[in-house]
Amino acid sequence: MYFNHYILLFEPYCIIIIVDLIDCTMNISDVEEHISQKYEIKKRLGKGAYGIVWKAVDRRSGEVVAVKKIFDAFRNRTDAQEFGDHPNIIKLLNVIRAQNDRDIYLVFEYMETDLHVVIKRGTLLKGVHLRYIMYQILNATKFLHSGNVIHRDQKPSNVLLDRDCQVKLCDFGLARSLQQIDEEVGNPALTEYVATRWYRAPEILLGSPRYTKGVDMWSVGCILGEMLLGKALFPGTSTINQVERIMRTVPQPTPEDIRSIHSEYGASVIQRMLQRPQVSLEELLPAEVAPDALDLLKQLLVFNPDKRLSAEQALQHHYVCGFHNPSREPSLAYEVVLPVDDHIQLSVTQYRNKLYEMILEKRSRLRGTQLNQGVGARVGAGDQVKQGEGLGDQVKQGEGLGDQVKQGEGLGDQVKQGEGLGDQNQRPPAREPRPAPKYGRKVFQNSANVGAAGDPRSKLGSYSQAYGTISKTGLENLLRTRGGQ
Ligand SMILES: Nc1ncnc2c1ncn2[C@@H]1O[C@H](COP(=O)(O)OP(=O)(O)OP(=O)(O)O)[C@@H](O)[C@H]1O
Repeated sequence: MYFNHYILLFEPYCIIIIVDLIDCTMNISDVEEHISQKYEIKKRLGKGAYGIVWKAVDRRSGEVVAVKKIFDAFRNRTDAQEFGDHPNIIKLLNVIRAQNDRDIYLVFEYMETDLHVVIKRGTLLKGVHLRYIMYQILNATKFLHSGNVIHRDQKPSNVLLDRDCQVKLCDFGLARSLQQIDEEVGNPALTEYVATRWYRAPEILLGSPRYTKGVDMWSVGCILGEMLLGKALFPGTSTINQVERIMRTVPQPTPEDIRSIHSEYGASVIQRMLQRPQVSLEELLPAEVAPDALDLLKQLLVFNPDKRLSAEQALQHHYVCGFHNPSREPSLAYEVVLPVDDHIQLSVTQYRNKLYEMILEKRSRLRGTQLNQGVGARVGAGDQVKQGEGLGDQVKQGEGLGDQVKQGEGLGDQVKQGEGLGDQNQRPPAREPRPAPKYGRKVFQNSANVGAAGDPRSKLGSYSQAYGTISKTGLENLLRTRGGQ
């Protein structure tokens, strides 16, 4: 009896353990032998829309790394773009192709946790941490924007953190240069890109063809709001609900603001939404939020993308002034463009070969870079950050706010204690699949994107959800059915 009871008592746990073991075995077996020969896989950290991430140890150097396997990398955009070296941007250490010629493994420096996990814990972040984290996000964003690159998917789970509150921005899966975005206009499957809904700028939700750096500044505002509130500021349940939540809270746009986003149907949607009761940011946030935090938030969460603070301007805001130091805020000295020329028509095989060439080239360059320890050689101003005292040093030197971050108030041990990155419970809804990248328009026509992005005609309510942008017909239907609500 006792034995039975024992089994019964532990049965659920046994099942969980068995399931975990199966899961673990399956996941580890996803790593091929040529990878596990180089990297000892420790545990799975999590799974994103296009791949799995493991914590691993480089068998040769002993360095702890994050190995990300991207499935069907040639169909889905990879994270392998290189943006130069910056202390707040995750470093790509290696790129290895899979034996099946379709997947690739990206090896990144390892970070202990991410901002989503830390916010969820609720008690870890003090005011000074928020300022320091915000400063670093802005610093990384300024760097990307200076090279005309838009990240397009900034959200707390893409802000990796360590115990010293050091930030590294990751997941550049959607990053594009402005030049490339210009070329994409006219290809709706690419233009109506998807990023996690809660952090998406209103102009994107409203189908604007205009992409500006303001898209990232909106997401950065949402991240700040989430840190201040302890949960997502605009947790929209659908694209339309997302717009509703935003319009309920941000100051009413002027007709000129609405015109500025060039959304065909934005004006009518917004007019209807403005009739609803307003809830200001002050009302949404706890009363104890610092006035300068609120002020920065209000200058980021502005409807008109041209009126949002730029990253460079935001770095001068009072909220982050304790950390601001222009000599440690490098810019890219060149414009980033993906190395595959879009105008050259390549077959799939040619494209793959080209990508392999790039990977091999990158590998040898990375090896050279590691040998020289000269990371950031291409970046110019980045060198100053590397050679001088990093931001962390400033924090260590007991300079005002930074001092508090160090004095036992860091995320420290709490980050260690099983606060694994893999915990994806209560994450924002997974990003809808990304549209396939533009390898060369003639090779992959629009129809090729449908499979990757889901059926664009699939509807949730009256709205097309496939690309996270309100469809015109869906909208017209809604306006008709809702009448004057
Ligand atoms: N360099 C890294 N070091 C440690 N953990 C990482 C690293 N890169 C990613 N992770 C973690 O691995 C998990 C999966 O990351 P991934 O970027 O694939 O997906 P995601 O950002 O959660 O979702 P999506 O890619 O769909 O937006 C996340 O928990 C993330 O924090």
